[in-house]
Amino acid sequence: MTATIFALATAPGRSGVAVVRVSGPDSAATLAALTNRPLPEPRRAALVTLRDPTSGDALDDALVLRFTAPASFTGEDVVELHLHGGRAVVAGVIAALAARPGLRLAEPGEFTRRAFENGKLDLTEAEAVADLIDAETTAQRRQALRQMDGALGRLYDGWRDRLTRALAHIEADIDFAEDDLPGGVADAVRPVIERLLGEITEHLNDGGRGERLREGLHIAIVGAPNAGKSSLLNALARRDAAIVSARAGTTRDIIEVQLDLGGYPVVLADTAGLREAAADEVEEEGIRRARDRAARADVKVAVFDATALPDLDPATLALIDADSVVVLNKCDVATATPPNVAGASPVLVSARTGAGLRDLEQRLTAFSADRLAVGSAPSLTRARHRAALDECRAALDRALTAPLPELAAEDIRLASRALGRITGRVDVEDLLDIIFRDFCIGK
Ligand SMILES: Nc1nc2c(ncn2[C@@H]2O[C@H](COP(=O)(O)OP(=O)(O)OP(=O)(O)O)[C@@H](O)[C@H]2O)c(=O)[nH]1
Ligand SMILES: [K+]
Ligand SMILES: [Mg+2]
Repeated sequence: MTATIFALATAPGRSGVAVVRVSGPDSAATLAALTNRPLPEPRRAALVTLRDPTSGDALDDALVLRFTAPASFTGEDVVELHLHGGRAVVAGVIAALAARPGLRLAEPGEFTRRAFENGKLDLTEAEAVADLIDAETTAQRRQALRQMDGALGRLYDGWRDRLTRALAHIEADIDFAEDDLPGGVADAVRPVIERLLGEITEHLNDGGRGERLREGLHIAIVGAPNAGKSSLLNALARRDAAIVSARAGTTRDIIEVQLDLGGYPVVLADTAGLREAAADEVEEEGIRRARDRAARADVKVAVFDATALPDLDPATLALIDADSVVVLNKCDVATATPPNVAGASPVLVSARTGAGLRDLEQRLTAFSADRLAVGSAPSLTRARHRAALDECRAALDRALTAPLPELAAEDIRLASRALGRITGRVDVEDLLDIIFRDFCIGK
């Protein structure tokens, strides 16, 4: 029999309200035992005294709610205990629940996993629950809500339906053809597969925006020692994240801060100043990491010291490309400024006074919007989706050139399975542990 599970659904620690969720066949009986009175009506909040069923000790005056299967988040009988969020209250209720036979603490993501297993959510929707909980910016929240609403799952299910119909067509041909079958995929099915291939390819060629929106755009600050990179990071983060000093070669490790630029999540990295003659092997390693981060960043902020003009650090100049924003720092003390650097018009800033920071933030926000904004069509959000779509596309490519209709049919079946794995319609047992492991307990 299915175990009844329970967990604190809200963040641990002191809080105004803490919610403990119970799901499974013993939920209602457990509520009755804790309240020692008739069950409240489903979906109607009731204020009750909760007592430890064994000792009779009062645990809390709590607001309780119950849901009956299948009309609940998990699809099972569910009870929610809205407690006063004191540590002793929560600990007392958890202990009372743990003492009941048949009840156990939920594993990470187990509530959502049960919702999936009971058909309340497809896998993309379950993943979106995790994304919504992790969402830190407006754009992330929007994407997660849309996926949770089923937009991505519907797209893949729609594609799968088309493949099922194409398959039926081919199978009918195989069954009913007199003696000489035309070779390969039937003429009527070919355009269907070609159109679908086009749509999948377009969906995949989105520059990874859905995945990046989950993870954040990576921006690296690069430049010569003492150009003011760390000062700039601190100014953009509005806190003292990195050490600033007049000594060249201060920063060695990569220092990361998270920013919200116009609703887009950004991971901004400060790096060691680039120079030939590093003071020691530690700085040398720092410079290696700086170059590595610059190469992997989505966007580079190339910082030059405006007081050193007309000299422009050649190592920094060499890193500037189309994905770079050129910054001239220390404009509070600099006198001359060039109209452009490496073909780009620089943003003049002073990390010290804050002058020009708004301009720089606007440039970076524009980059973020360009790389992360998702259009009206839903975007894939995980490498898992991409891998399955690649597999689907390869199978459809094979189907188009298959020498026999039977082989084309088999490839279409494989393509359809690949799509079905994304939403969890087919053989995903092995995937579930991996997907739900990323959840926290209580979700
Ligand atoms: N006047 C002026 N000084 C600045 C400005 N930004 C940084 N500085 C000074 O420049 C020096 C170097 O600043 P950092 O932020 O440590 O420079 P960095 O590029 O991180 O240096 P490394 O980590 O050594 O590569 C410090 O003395 C800062 O106070 C600015 O906008 N105006
Ligand atoms: K420095
Ligand atoms: Mg620094």
